[in-house]
This record gives sequence, structure tokens and C-alpha cells, in this order.
Amino acid sequence: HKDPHYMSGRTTMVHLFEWKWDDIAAECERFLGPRGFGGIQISPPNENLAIRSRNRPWWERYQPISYRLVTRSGNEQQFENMVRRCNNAGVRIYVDAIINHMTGTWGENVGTGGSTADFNNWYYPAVPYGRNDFNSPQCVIQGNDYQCCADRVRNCELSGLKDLNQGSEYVRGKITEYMNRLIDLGVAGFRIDAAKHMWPGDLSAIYSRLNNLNTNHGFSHGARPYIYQEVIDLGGEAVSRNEYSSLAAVTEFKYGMELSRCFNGQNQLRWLVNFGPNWGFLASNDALTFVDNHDNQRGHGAGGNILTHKRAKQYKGAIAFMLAHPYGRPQLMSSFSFHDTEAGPPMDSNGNIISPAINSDNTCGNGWVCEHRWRQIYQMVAFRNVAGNTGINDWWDNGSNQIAFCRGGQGFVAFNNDNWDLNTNLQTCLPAGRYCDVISGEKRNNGCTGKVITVGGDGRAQIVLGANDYDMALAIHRGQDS
Ligand SMILES: O=C(/C=C/c1ccc(O)c(O)c1)N[C@@H](Cc1ccc(O)cc1)C(=O)NCCCOc1c(-c2ccc(O)c(O)c2)oc2cc(O)cc(O)c2c1=O
Ligand SMILES: [Ca+2]
Repeated sequence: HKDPHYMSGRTTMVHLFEWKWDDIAAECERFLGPRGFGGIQISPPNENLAIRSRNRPWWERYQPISYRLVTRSGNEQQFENMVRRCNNAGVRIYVDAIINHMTGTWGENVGTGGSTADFNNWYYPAVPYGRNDFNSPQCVIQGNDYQCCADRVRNCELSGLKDLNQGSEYVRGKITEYMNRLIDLGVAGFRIDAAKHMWPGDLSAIYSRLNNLNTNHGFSHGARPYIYQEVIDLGGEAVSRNEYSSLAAVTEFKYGMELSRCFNGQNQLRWLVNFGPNWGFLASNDALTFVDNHDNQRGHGAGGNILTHKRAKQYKGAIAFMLAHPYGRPQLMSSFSFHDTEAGPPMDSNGNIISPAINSDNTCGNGWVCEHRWRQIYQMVAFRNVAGNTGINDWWDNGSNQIAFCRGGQGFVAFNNDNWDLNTNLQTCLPAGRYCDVISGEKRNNGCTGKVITVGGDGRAQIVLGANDYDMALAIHRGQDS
């Protein structure tokens, strides 16, 4: 469950948070496929409670009401269409699976697809789940439970949400039925939301009952679903991510926290020379890495002062480093704009999600940020693909915030977070030639729209990164020589 099954030569996933299925299908064909993206994490496709009293907050999608494939993102037919079109474009689909709980008691009993639920009697007829499918005695997780009591973290309610008993054969059956239907529709795997709130033994039983991936969608025989478990664990809690990393991959929240600290100036970039398990991170093959995610980009999530699109220069620097560095399997966040941390996606007066507009310069409009369409970001997805499974070599730093390294003989990156210019002759590990810097521009016809770096026969080049340049990174790689 640790292999994403990306099409060959692809390495990176993007979380198209709150996108509609039809828009995702189009994005696969017009952008993500051609640009070499490996996969997409989609918002939960199962029916959720419509919380109109809070003006449809983003977290309503994390309050299941049934396992019917009906949400504001689309219906089952649109879901199937998206999966087929994206797989055909070489882009895999990963489903955000909310299997720890159902909804709470918000007094609104209509889902987005028309199902109803009776929270007071703990009844979800469209599944169906009844009272004895939930943990009892009923209890709510308290703050200090995270430190003291692993059993309460699993058996009590998270934020008052009805806590399913995954130890029950019936509940396991309903969960695996839901996930196997998605596998048969062609998805490549799952994000397991709130995994630390479920027993590893129960999760293991559920994973073992999942079908192999659907060979009609280009997966090899016997391919197991890619599973990455959301375990928010920055250390010091009763529940450890190590209980889960033997079952499947785990979200490495320390990664985004530490990288944000380095690129927002709290730590010097030179310390990144041994970034990876030496920093207490999971093994590379076990780690789903990211800078920000849908929860912590809103400030109150795990990791404290996380870099987001709102601090563009530092964020692009951190993302470029994540994509240039071989550790882990990276996921990019693709957001909608928000001022209110509760706000849901852009919607019309009827509560329907508004599609992103694609501007003439290929950026997004209509309230969508589309970080994945920023040149400095999508160009580094291509860099990561070219770097393949090479390691890091020829590391250089200036003892503070100027660093550079090679990926085998495939690519070279440099970063400058000091407030003075980087202007140094460095080893790029590349064959002699004129290379386009993929951060400040791109190769067009036979020229470069941005910086041009001339590499000599010894592989060395004069690398210039001004402290006041628009971006703090520079990257060149094979195939981008002009
Ligand atoms: O802020 C939120 C939602 C956050 C959230 C949602 C999805 C995630 O995947 C996630 O990581 C966080 N929700 C708001 C509003 C809210 C929602 C439901 C509710 O019954 C009460 C309030 C909030 O203030 N939540 C309390 C603090 C955040 O506590 C939540 C966590 C959470 C936070 C920190 C942890 O270390 C941890 O292990 C779990 O995970 C969720 C997962 C869900 O599937 C649904 C949830 O409602 C939540 C969730 O409330
Ligand atoms: Ca639970």
C-alpha cells in the first residue's frame, strides 16, 4: 500500500481541494496530463451534511451522511467520467476517505444528495448505520486525551462527530463495500482521514479486504491501492505514527513544519544538507510529504506557522525545494482564496460551487488560486520527473541561507534566502550547454524566456540569484538546454 502506481516518469500529486469532477476531468486533459503530474487527491466523494447554518464551511465535506457518490462536486456518473478521463491522460485519482465517523449534531438533517439522517437516534438510513454501529459508551475526545489516553483518541468522538466502531464486522463490511466500489471505478488509492482516531488493527483488517486495482484502468495485475494515512503526530502524543507506518504510508506533518521554518527565515537553509530521516522523519518510502494542506493552511491546523500561497515568494521557494529533493512522495496543495478560515469554495446564490476560470496566462480566476498552475511550481514537477531516482550530490552552501545541489547528472538547483546576492561559480553536474532557468522562465522555440545558464565542459557555471530577484530559486535540468 506504499506504491502510488503513478504512470512511468511521474512523481507528484496535487490536492484539487473542492474541485468539481467535470472540472478535474478537463484539468487532467488540458494541463495535468501534458505537464507530467502523477495524480490528484479529490475531496470526499461521499454525501456529506449540508451545513447551511455556517454558510457551507469547507469542513462540512468531512461530515459523512452516507456513502452515496453525490456531493457538490458531482454525482456518480460525473465521478466515473473523471476517473476514466484522468487515467487516460496518465493522471491517477486518490480519494479522501472519511471512515472514522459520520456527522455530528448540527441539527441539519439534509445531505447534499437528499439523504437524511437522524443524529439523535444515530440513524443513517442511506448506509444504513444504526446506534450499535457506533462506539459506546458515548464520549468526546478531550484536549489532554491526545497526551494521556490512546484508547479515548480512538473510541471517543472527534469534535463531537459520531464515532464508528470499525471493530464491528458489519461496519467493516460497509466501509470496504464503499472503498471497493471506488476501486472498481478505477481510483488508484485513498487518503485515510483521521487515521489516528482508528485502531491500526481495524484499519489493517479493512485494507486487507480491499480489491486489487482495476486492470481496465491501466493498473498491473495484483496492484494494491496506494494508501496514505492522515496521522497528525508532531511527537509527544499517546498515539504514534509508527503504529501506522507498517500498514501503509503516513502523512509526514513534521516535513511541512520544518520546511516552513527554513524558508520563512526561522532556520538557516544550510541545515537542510541532511533533510530527511535524520530530522526524525519517517522513512522516505513511508512518507507523504507536503508544505501545507487543506487544514493547516488555515492557521489552526498542525504545525504552527505553515507557509501558504499567501506568502508567495517563500512558499514557492519551499515548494521548489520539496520537489527538487528526493525524500518522500510530495503532494501539492491547490486552494481557493479565503479570508474566513471556515469559508467553503466559491459558490453561486444557490450554493453550487463555481468552476475555476482559466485566464489567458493560464492562471486561475473566480476565486481559485491554482498553485499548481504557477510556473515556478509546475516547472519543478517536470524537474522532479527528470531527476527520477537519483540522489543528492555536490551539495554547496555559504554557511547561512545560500544552498545548491545536483540530482545525479540530471538537474541542478540553487536557493538564496540571504539578503545579499548569490553570485558564485558552482558545479552543476550537467553536460556543457546553455540551459534555461525553469523558475524565472521556460524554454520557448530555441530560446529561454528567463535566465540562461551557460555550463562549461567541467560542468561548472556562474550562478546568480539576487536577493531581490522575483524568486529565490534557480533550477536547470536535462532537456531544457537551449
Ligand atoms: O477544523 C475543523 C475540521 C478540521 C479537519 C477536517 C478534516 C481533516 O482531515 C483535518 O485534518 C482537520 N472543524 C472545525 C469546526 C467543527 C467541525 C465539526 C465539529 O463537530 C466541531 C467543530 C473545528 O473547530 N474543529 C475542532 C478542531 C479541529 O479538529 C478536527 C480534527 C483534528 C484536528 C487536530 C488533530 O490533531 C486531529 O487528530 C484531528 O480532524 C477532523 C477530521 C474530520 O474528518 C472532520 C473534523 O471536523 C475534524 C476536526 O474538527
Ligand atoms: Ca474513532
